[in-house]
Amino acid sequence: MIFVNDRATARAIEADFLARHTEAGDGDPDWLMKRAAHAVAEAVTALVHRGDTALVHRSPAFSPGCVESDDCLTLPRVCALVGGGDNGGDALYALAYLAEQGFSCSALLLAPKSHSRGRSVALEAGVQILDAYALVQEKLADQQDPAGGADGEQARSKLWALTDISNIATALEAPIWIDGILGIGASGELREPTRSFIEELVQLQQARGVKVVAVDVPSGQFSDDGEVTGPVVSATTTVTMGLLKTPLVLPPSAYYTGTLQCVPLGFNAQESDVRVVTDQDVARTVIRPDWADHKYTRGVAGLVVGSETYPGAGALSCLGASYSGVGMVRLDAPDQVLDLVLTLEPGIVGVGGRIQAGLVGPGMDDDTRVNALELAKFCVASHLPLIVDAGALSFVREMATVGGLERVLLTPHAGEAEAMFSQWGQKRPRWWVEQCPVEAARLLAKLSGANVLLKGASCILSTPQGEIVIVPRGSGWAGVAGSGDVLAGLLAGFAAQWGAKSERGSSTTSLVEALAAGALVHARAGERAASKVSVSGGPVTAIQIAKCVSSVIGELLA
Ligand SMILES: NC(=O)C1=CN([C@@H]2O[C@H](COP(=O)(O)OP(=O)(O)OC[C@H]3O[C@@H](n4cnc5c(N)ncnc54)[C@H](O)[C@@H]3O)[C@@H](O)[C@H]2O)[C@@H](O)CC1
Repeated sequence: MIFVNDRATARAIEADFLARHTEAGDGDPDWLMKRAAHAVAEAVTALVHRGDTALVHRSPAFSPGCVESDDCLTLPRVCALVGGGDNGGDALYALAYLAEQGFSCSALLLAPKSHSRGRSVALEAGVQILDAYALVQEKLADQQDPAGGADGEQARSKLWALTDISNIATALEAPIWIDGILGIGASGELREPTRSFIEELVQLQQARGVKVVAVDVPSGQFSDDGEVTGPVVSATTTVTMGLLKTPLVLPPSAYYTGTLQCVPLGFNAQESDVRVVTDQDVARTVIRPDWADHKYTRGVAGLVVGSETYPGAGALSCLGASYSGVGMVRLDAPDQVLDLVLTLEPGIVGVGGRIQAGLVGPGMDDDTRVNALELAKFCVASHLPLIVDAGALSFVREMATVGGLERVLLTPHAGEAEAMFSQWGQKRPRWWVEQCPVEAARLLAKLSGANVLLKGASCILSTPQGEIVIVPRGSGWAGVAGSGDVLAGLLAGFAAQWGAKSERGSSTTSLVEALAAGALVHARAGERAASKVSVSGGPVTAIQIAKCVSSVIGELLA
């Protein structure tokens, strides 16, 4: 697990680190900034090397011995958007490095002041510096003064248009931008003219498909809880400094991050209640069988899934559980479901017996509800881990009558979360859950007393105490019918392995960490299934995702 800090904490950690390492830069106050800037410049060159559209220019810098010819074009132009803080300083130094490599670079200064040493170094390296803020102010002064008051303010914001000024418009034609407008020093609502600048730049970027390397965090208006409340620049790559910040990993602001790279700068995040699950957590959870292991020591998952109405959901959950690494999957389901399951995976057992974790909900109908509730109550009363999905989310309060739900995981998507809130008399519409998923997951976990995995592009796991684990986003192609059934089965498999390890005292993870690891495997399996279709991904079905689970786990254990 990796700890993640809010922006103010991250800023304090950086400042403290710098204060304690004053000698490190041999008197250069910008030594750390220069390291950060190097990483940003490398991210830009990586975009070029990747051969992204419109960037496939070659130059002597990349083809040693190559001379100027028709085959050997110039490197793409890079434009940095430079704010008034150190984030803008990073961008200016990064441009200087790129200019030294042969890139033609422009810096648009978007605030009344900018990092003076970074600016001088960039200028010396041949970067074109455009004081966009001053140019826009000059343009404004030339215009007739608009009326005062709120209307006047609105009229002024239109006049702040950057692209009205021809040399700024030309600089913005660059196919790659570096976003250094705002870093972790930004707070509160965006002030003008920064807000207008960002709004215009976002529109331009989307219309032209500009690739953006964001410095530390994409610029815009979002909260530390991931809520997006204003315009935000959408990065292709975000190069973050030293440690992960919450808006980079918490959805929906995390969706503006693009590929996230964290540059080690010598300091780490401090312990916090937000963490990100990693590949190592998968390796710590899955039982790697040795000579003494057999099917019972590797965990047994008990499933009440599928019905005559929904046989497929049951089958997909069984496959998810079977491929998770457990020793055995027991299934209680109508004959029609059992027959289907056995044709897909004959190893599944249709007889009851000892289990280490349970799953109820996928494919449940009115006829299977009684058995599902019985298994759920058995798990709760016996303190066994239990996954509660789909239809079974409706009887959470009933389950709670037999015991505490601290070993229960509820797995709603936003629509199911809305329905669940009403069980506690709370009106929380789906749009709110989607807009504030972290708050929604925390609240639902607190109300229910169970752990909650709120499903979305990135899944958010909250404990009743409000601790959050983020499961990084997988492939969008994995959002298909049945994918959630596979996930539920996989989670039951991971819970059973955690249960088996705990019984023999060898578990090194908490149940929550084990469950988050299961969700990570599902995200990875979705990516793998999509990448088998084509290198850039393609349509997949739930069974294809399930079939990738084994190989994903195998590789993470290697
Ligand atoms: N402190 C350090 O040692 C290091 C800092 N680094 C960089 O420095 C950044 C932090 O620098 P700063 O603390 O200068 O902060 P920022 O660069 O994030 O921004 C501060 C600027 O934004 C403006 N601003 C703040 N809130 C605003 C709002 N709501 N609307 C409009 N403008 C607003 C301020 O007036 C100020 O000009 C990091 O994100 C990172 O990029 C890196 O160079 C690594 C080393």
